[in-house]
Amino acid sequence: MDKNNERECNEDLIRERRKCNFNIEELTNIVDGGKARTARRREIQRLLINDPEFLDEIPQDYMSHEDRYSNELRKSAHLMQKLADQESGHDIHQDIGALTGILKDGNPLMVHLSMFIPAILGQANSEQQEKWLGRSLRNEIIGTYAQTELGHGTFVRGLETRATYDPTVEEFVLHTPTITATKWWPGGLGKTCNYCVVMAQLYTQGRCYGPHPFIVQLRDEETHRSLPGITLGEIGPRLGLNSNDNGFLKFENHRIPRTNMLMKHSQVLKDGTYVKPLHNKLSYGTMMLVRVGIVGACSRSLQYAVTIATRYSAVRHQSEIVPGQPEPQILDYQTQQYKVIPQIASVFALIFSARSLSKIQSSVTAKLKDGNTDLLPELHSLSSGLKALSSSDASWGVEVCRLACGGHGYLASSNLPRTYTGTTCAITYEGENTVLLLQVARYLIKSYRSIGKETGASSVSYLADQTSLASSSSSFSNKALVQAFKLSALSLVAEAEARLQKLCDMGQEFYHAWNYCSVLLLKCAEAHTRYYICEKYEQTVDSLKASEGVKNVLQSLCRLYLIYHITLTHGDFLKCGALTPRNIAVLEGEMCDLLAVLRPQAVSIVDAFDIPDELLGSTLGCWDGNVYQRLYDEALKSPLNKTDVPDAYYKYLLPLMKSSL
Ligand SMILES: CCCCCCCCCC/C=C\CCCCCCCCCC(=O)SCCNC(=O)CCNC(=O)[C@H](O)C(C)(C)COP(=O)(O)OP(=O)(O)OC[C@H]1O[C@@H](n2cnc3c(N)ncnc32)[C@H](O)[C@@H]1OP(=O)(O)O
Ligand SMILES: Cc1cc2nc3c(=O)[nH]c(=O)nc-3n(C[C@H](O)[C@H](O)[C@H](O)COP(=O)(O)OP(=O)(O)OC[C@H]3O[C@@H](n4cnc5c(N)ncnc54)[C@H](O)[C@@H]3O)c2cc1C
Repeated sequence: MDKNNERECNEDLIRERRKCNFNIEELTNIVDGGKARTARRREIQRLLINDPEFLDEIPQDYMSHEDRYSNELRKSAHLMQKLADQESGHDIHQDIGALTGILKDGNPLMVHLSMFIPAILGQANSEQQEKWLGRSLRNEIIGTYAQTELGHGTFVRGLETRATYDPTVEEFVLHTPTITATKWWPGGLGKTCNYCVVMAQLYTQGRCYGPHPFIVQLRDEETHRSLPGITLGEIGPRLGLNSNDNGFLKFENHRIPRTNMLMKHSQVLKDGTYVKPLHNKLSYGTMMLVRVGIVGACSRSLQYAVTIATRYSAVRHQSEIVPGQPEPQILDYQTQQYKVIPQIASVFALIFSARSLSKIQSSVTAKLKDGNTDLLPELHSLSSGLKALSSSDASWGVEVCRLACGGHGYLASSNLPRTYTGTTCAITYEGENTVLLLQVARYLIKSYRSIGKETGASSVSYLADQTSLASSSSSFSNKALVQAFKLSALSLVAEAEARLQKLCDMGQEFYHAWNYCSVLLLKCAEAHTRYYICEKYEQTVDSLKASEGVKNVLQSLCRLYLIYHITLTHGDFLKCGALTPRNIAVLEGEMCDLLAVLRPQAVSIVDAFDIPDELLGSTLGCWDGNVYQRLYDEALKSPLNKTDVPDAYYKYLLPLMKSSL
């Protein structure tokens, strides 16, 4: 679609775009992380969208379960081949964001890329990397990450799969002792992978040392048949991601060489001696890495949904604001603005915190190379909190966008249902959100109790700052609002700690007291993580070197985000005295003003996300706004429309209708 050709465009969208008061390209560069990254993303996307191999013969929703898998595998394999063929040597992990939308409903190689390769990088020693990394990067072997079992997903220490070392032949014996020990869920495990990283309880010299990673060949490299001692299959249809062939796996005393235990952090020597790691959670490193990646992935899902909802809201007319006047664009309703525009603001919040988290991750990884694990707990807490809030915010945001599109948002062709199912899974996988937030709370309480001791952990240093905020002011800068988030988090942590202590003083065991306070602890973790997001948002926008137009837009979005979240949890701000009821009322009024300020820019801001129509895949969200014709054309693709009278009529309806005669 030629974006300069207004003649092909819906008139409302033309008018919206004429209101733009900032440089769209500049904002696109900020979203991508710089001009060079924008250019690179566009180059990759051009390469993909001009390739007919990525087209589906029929819409995916009309395909059988098997065809859907096969079609996505075809496209995934083509994608890997294509990127490997590029002379510039694209790094698929760096460029993963550019690929969003090209593969639909998950893809069978997703966990190979996002977990199997990272597990080899993070858990294998240099000889092991020599053996498996190149092969997996070249896709000569395809793997997954098999940790979760039928009986245990969250509680990794409770895994039942055993890897028992046999020093006589220097092998591990992998065994699934019970039905609940069956590996269950790993993406690509069902039919695609021939290797996997298995997390199993390590037994050596008669002792259990807890879950450790092992690399295991599952299928013959020539025939792709599953190897003796291994039972494999797919677990059946899911809410979404149905081309991902999530699988099950059982071992029957299956033997692997000792050297298949991934030994970067801990080792089992030939005689069976266990050598422990620098930190006993280093074997959880793959999960932590992916949690960081999920924050960025969630921001991309939300960009897709909000682009669709915003453009549609500009094109759609309904009802009346002024009696007797023409039907307004639904984006003119304040309630519609309240649905859509905070989601735009949320996209930037997630982008900026994902970047900040990535930086922290890089510096922790660098320190780990020197044997320093001091900041691992902080990274675990931050990555857990941000994975949890980004996935729940994005899932809720996508659902709000779907609701904002009324009935048409319920149609598969809007691409909102699939965007939702492809986002909400992140609430559960890679650590269920409640569980991860309780890990954050554990870190907060521990940090609060160690105030005064130097830990070097900057994200919790505020817990030592007991100075309260003057709450009488009626005008709050963004910085002051961020301070209010800080006070709210701090006071929730203090309250939870006091409650825990009181219960313990009354004679309760700590773990019972913990469970008894866990709703409050969850709130602490959410407030702490929200404060982190708000602080990064404010700091990033404040320090941004940008033109006035772009800066103004981002400042308004940041302020909207701060106020929106204050109003959602205003009780916490009132309770701790960070804000008064009067302050909240003033902020609520200001939020409506901000919606009005941002409303004329909304279409241009989502245009800056720069998502090509071919990847957006939505009848409602296309650049040209030609919504109704697209909806009609898509409807005609329904197989039921192949005939005027379907066979089922003669089989079932006709007999029913005639039975009473
Ligand atoms: C070229 C390659 C480049 C590489 C780039 C890769 C980029 C990847 C990008 C990806 C992008 C997008 C991804 C989108 C697709 C993703 C697809 C993913 C599919 C889903 C896969 C899965 O779901 S895999 C399975 C995941 N499972 C889980 O997450 C299980 C959750 N449970 C746990 O993590 C743990 O059980 C627990 C943390 C909840 C508890 O653990 P445990 O019982 O062992 O803990 P304890 O109670 O004994 O102790 C708690 C103490 O341990 C500390 N702790 C816990 N975890 C860690 C950690 N990871 N690091 C550091 N410390 C940790 C915790 O703080 C406690 O400490 P103390 O309080 O001091 O005791
Ligand atoms: C789409 C998808 C893809 C997946 N891909 C993979 C994969 O590739 N590899 C892999 O190994 N796994 C994978 N998984 C599994 C996933 O990691 C687990 O489902 C996830 O970790 C949650 O574990 P669970 O299913 O055991 O939930 P449960 O832990 O049984 O959770 C059920 C409920 O119990 C609560 N709960 C559990 N423990 C606690 C606690 N300590 N405190 C308070 N509440 C608690 C939870 O909050 C939740 O409400 C995938 C899952 C999905 C949905």
